[in-house]
Order: sequence, then structure tokens, then C-alpha cells
Amino acid sequence: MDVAIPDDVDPAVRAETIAIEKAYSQELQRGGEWVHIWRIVGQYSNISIFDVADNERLHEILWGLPLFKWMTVEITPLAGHPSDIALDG
Ligand SMILES: O=C(O)C[C@H]1C=CC(=O)O1
Repeated sequence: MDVAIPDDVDPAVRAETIAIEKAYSQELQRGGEWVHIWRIVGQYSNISIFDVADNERLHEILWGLPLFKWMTVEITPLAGHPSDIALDG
């Protein structure tokens, strides 16, 4: 997720939106759907790992992001790798 908040956004609106975004993200993290969030060093961007039931749920989560209107989001679907020892029974 790359974030680009326009320069002319009121600073109070900017701060409130970021605070609401943080609470939204942390609620999903506690619920187990937002598994990881990493800051990309030097950028207002993150790489996140989601574990969701289906594409519709991911779409719903992303569209619910308070910063979504100022974001560019790239999705890379992941599947388990057959050589992953975590998947060995
Ligand atoms: O700061 C960001 O990377 C954008 C956004 C995603 C989750 C969150 O709390 O903020």
C-alpha cells in the first residue's frame, strides 16, 4: 500500500484519519485477518500480509481503509509452498 495524502488536506483531518486507520488496522490484526504489517523503509508505504476467507473479504477490508482514497494498492495472492517445512504433516 502506497499512501499519498494530498498536501491541501486539513492537518486535523489528516491526523484524525490516520488515527482511525490505525485503530481499524489494529482491530483486524487482533482478529487475525491482518497478519503482518511492515513499513517500507524511507517510503509512506507498507507491505501487509492478510489471511482472509476470500477475495470479497479482502476487497471489503481494503475499501474500508480510511486512507483508501489516498492509496495505491497492489495485491499479490500467495499460496502455500510445497517445500515449506511448516506445511509438513
Ligand atoms: O501507514 C500506512 O502504511 C497506511 C496504513 C495502513 C495501516 C495503517 O495503520 O496505516
